Amino acid sequence: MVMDITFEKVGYTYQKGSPFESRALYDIDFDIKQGSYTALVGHTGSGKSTILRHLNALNKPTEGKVIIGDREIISTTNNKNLKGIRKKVGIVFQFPEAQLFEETIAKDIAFGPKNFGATEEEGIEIAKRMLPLVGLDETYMERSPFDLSGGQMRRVAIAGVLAMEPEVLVLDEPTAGLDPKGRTEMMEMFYSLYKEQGITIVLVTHQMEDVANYANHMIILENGTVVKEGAPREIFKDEAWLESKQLDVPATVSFASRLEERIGLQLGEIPLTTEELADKLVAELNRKTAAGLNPFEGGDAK
Ligand SMILES: Nc1ncnc2c1ncn2[C@@H]1O[C@H](COP(=O)(O)OP(=O)(O)OP(=O)(O)O)[C@@H](O)[C@H]1O
Repeated sequence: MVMDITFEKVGYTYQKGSPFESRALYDIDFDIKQGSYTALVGHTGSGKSTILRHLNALNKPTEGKVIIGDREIISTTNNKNLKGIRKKVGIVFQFPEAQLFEETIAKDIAFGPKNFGATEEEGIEIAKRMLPLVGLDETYMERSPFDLSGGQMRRVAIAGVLAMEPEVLVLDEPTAGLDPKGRTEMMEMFYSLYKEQGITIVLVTHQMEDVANYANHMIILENGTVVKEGAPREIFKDEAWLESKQLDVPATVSFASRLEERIGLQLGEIPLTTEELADKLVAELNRKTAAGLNPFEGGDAK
């Protein structure tokens, strides 16, 4: 079964029907394809967390429908029988390390599978398999999660979500509060889960650099609506639009366009990563030099 997630005209109102009702989502349409790496971006209050809770039916749309694999969720869908969805779509909420509670790391990781009927031995096997996926080894099994650094605790919590063997992994600002090295390591870890395990990733983030480096699909929200959806390379082309929405432009993109502006370098498709930028820059400088042109002068001047 294909595990795409589709939103069709989804609206959501908190505390609907009460005097405190507040509308969070309007008419949302989008598609998250199996095997994609989607970034969900928008300013605070734009509706990212509300959408995220629809991705595994923790919230049901008050209007429209959410299709998760072969299941359709509408406002009246019964809460029973949603367990299968929760298993297939794993959500790592913000600061997931706060949810650790068992006395050993192995027990914490095996908690979910045991709830779903795994035996003690199966739980141990699962924990052993999950640790390397999050960059830890077997020596952690019997240790207390509370003796670890914040970043390591977060890895254990993520291993607990992975232990359910989700097909889709939803990450709500997973690098918040980590130092720069920890952030990069964690982002690389998710990227290898996507590349090597084939897990679909949905990343909620404020970091455009992470979108440029890792995502291949992007959804931008504003005041509860989708204002743009598509490939990051296409969306980042329009710097003026991003600036008008007070969204950051990734450093590689703005550096490439400054080079084009100042010395007329033609870098073609916008570069998303520093490697891509370096490759394009070297190729263009070589081209101009080989043609006997001054690489530091505008256009194709000699
Ligand atoms: N439990 C709630 N009850 C009522 N309104 C809520 C509730 N949770 C969120 N909202 C409202 O819904 C809208 C969307 O909030 P949401 O948390 O989805 O935004 P967000 O993009 O995730 O923001 P952030 O980046 O700050 O996490 C906001 O106007 C918010 O005030």
